[in-house]
Amino acid sequence: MSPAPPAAALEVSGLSHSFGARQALRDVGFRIAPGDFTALLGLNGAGKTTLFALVTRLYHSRQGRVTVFGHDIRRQPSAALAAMGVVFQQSTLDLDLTVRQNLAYHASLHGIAGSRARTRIEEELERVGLADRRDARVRQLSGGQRRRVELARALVHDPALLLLDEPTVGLDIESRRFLIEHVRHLCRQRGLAVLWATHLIDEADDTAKVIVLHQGQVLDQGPVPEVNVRAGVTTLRATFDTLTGQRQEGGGR
Ligand SMILES: Nc1ncnc2c1ncn2[C@@H]1O[C@H](COP(=O)(O)OP(=O)(O)OP(=O)(O)O)[C@@H](O)[C@H]1O
Repeated sequence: MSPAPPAAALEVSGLSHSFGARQALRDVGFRIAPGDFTALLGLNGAGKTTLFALVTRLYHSRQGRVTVFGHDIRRQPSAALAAMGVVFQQSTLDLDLTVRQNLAYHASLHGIAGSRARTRIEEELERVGLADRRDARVRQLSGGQRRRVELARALVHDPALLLLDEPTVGLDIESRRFLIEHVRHLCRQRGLAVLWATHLIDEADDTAKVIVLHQGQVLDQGPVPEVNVRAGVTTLRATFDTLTGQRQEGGGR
């Protein structure tokens, strides 16, 4: 008999959410395995941020289920939240605190203090190339550096699942490339599971998995080559356009 499959890093099933009469998510389901890099692709208003709010327990889901490494977000929120790191679309750094203070505050919320906190903070700042800016106030950093601080902060408690909502918005090409390559590297090296929400289709290459979310519904999901075959086209952009009924206008997205 083969052993039971390991728990998914993130499993979402039957998830729906409405704001009054507006249905933002409809019966959304997917599974992310440890080590997977999964791009959640959707245009503005697709429901990406709403999905993040439900998975991170900012909103309560009335319909559906979310589990993180087998922990139900409703029944075992502490265990589920301890296993995830999040980079929200809007920065939540305190601009008047130093880089290190921002990370230390986050570490203490996760019960990490003293020398353990100092070590973890130093390790993560080293990893994103910002150890020499540890005592700078966040206000003094560029947009790209702030994003890197947010990434380091999200990983300081060593989660095995990382969620990022439109992490490259507003960044220049170099900062964007750094962020994508760094996160992809963490998937390969640490087995980190990643859900990367974006409207930029080129942020998912052929080795990624994708979830195409449109008007609150998952239109298709899986490894990029497989969703392309199902859509009957050869590129992810063409797949996205075919599924969502968008006209191809080149560039832009
Ligand atoms: N607080 C809210 N009250 C009412 N409607 C909302 C609220 N938040 C989101 N919506 C609506 O829910 C739908 C999904 O929005 P959501 O922000 O989740 O999409 P998104 O894919 O994250 O888009 P964007 O990339 O623009 O942030 C949209 O129709 C939006 O107008």
